[in-house]
Amino acid sequence: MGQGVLSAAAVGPDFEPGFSSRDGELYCDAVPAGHIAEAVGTPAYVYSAGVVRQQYRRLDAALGGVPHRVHYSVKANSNLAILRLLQAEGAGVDIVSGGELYRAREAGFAGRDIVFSGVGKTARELDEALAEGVLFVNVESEGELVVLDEVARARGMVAPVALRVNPEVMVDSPHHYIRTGEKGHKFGIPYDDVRDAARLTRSLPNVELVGIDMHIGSQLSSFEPYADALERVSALVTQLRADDFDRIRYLDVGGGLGVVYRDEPATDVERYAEGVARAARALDVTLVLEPGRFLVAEAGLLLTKVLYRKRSGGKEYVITDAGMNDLLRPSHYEAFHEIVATRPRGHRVVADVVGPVCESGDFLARNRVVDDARPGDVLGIRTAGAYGFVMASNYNSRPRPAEVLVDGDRYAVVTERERYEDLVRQERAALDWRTA
Ligand SMILES: Cc1ncc(COP(=O)(O)O)c(C=O)c1O
Ligand SMILES: N[C@@H](CCCC[NH3+])C(=O)O
Repeated sequence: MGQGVLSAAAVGPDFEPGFSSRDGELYCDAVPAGHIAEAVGTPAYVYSAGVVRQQYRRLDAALGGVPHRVHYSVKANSNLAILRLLQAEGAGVDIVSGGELYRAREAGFAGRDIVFSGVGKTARELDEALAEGVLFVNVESEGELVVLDEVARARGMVAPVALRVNPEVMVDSPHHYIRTGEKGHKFGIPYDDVRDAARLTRSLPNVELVGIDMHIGSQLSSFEPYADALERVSALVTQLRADDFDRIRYLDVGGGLGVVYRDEPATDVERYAEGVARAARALDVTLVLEPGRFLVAEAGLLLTKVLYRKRSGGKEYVITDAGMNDLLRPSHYEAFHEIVATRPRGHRVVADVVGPVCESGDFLARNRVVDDARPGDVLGIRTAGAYGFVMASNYNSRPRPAEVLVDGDRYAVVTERERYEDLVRQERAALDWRTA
């Protein structure tokens, strides 16, 4: 790691990767979380490299019996250090924008290790992806097929395409914002229209149908929605082959594997792997996965300092220096994130844990039994490795937090905390007035 590595008190080699409590103190791997808060400041995201590796290896091993590729979904946590770590493990990536393509390239991913998803890709983004030589583009509409064909023609190449199917099944994600495979959703091509879209590829000389794709939702806690979707998508592949689409060789089943935030059942990785592998084997295709949350959520913790305590209307408030701009999930999805003290006081209270942002919807937890933390105490918001920092904003002109990677008994700042100057860097004081 070299540059940027700060030294921490090592506590010996016998630790498990991840977050654990020892001697009244919260650790990430072998590094006390409180030490990181003091050295780096708060709010700060902390990631355990070991947990990311463990999750990746577990999933990859479970799929051992079938030709497969695990393409990490960059949107979940796009930090270059996380991307490099997964690249070193042998992962590919699933990207949804030119910006994510840029990150993937910076992290060292080759074009063939990239699949390009997303419902609204621009011609420029498609061109950048083709220039990079991506494995395939997950196309979500006939309009996109036409644009991709034009872009590929201008480049003198044939674009490899997977059609993203909306299998139109019932999805059990905890919030409707993160379901994507039900009838009427904006994502994918409606099930009954996929054969027409496939036929269209025939009349477009610069695209070739090489795969079928689905992504039905996020934070799924059972295999049933996958099973329903796989059945429908498999029937479609069989039908398309009967229609003479004989170059279909990839089945991309998207992401969606859930993690435990509170009391959800943990993903049964073996059951999932067996189910998707069976579908791939029956179709004689290479299986492609796009897990995001599963690989990184549990590896992350958001450290935040308690600023104040107060009571209002009989309610107890713990006011922290992290808010909805740092971690949006609680206010956006009413998502539950466990909150632990890095050095618990032992006594607990029922409180709302809220941030400094000028919105009543700025909360990290409501009516929660939490440590009776006092100003200056440091709390950790658990399971914050996915859709945490990536959804952070500068609302209220708040600089975005630092990110720290822990690996065993050492840690490194992988993203510097933003500074006030960063907030106005793109803004112009001297205005360059133009007229139409
Ligand atoms: C196309 C696509 N693939 C993969 C993912 C990753 O999902 P998850 O983080 O639930 O694994 C998403 C996000 O839901 C997505 O939109
Ligand atoms: N941002 C969502 C997941 C969205 C998945 C993107 N397709 C979350 O935090 O749960």
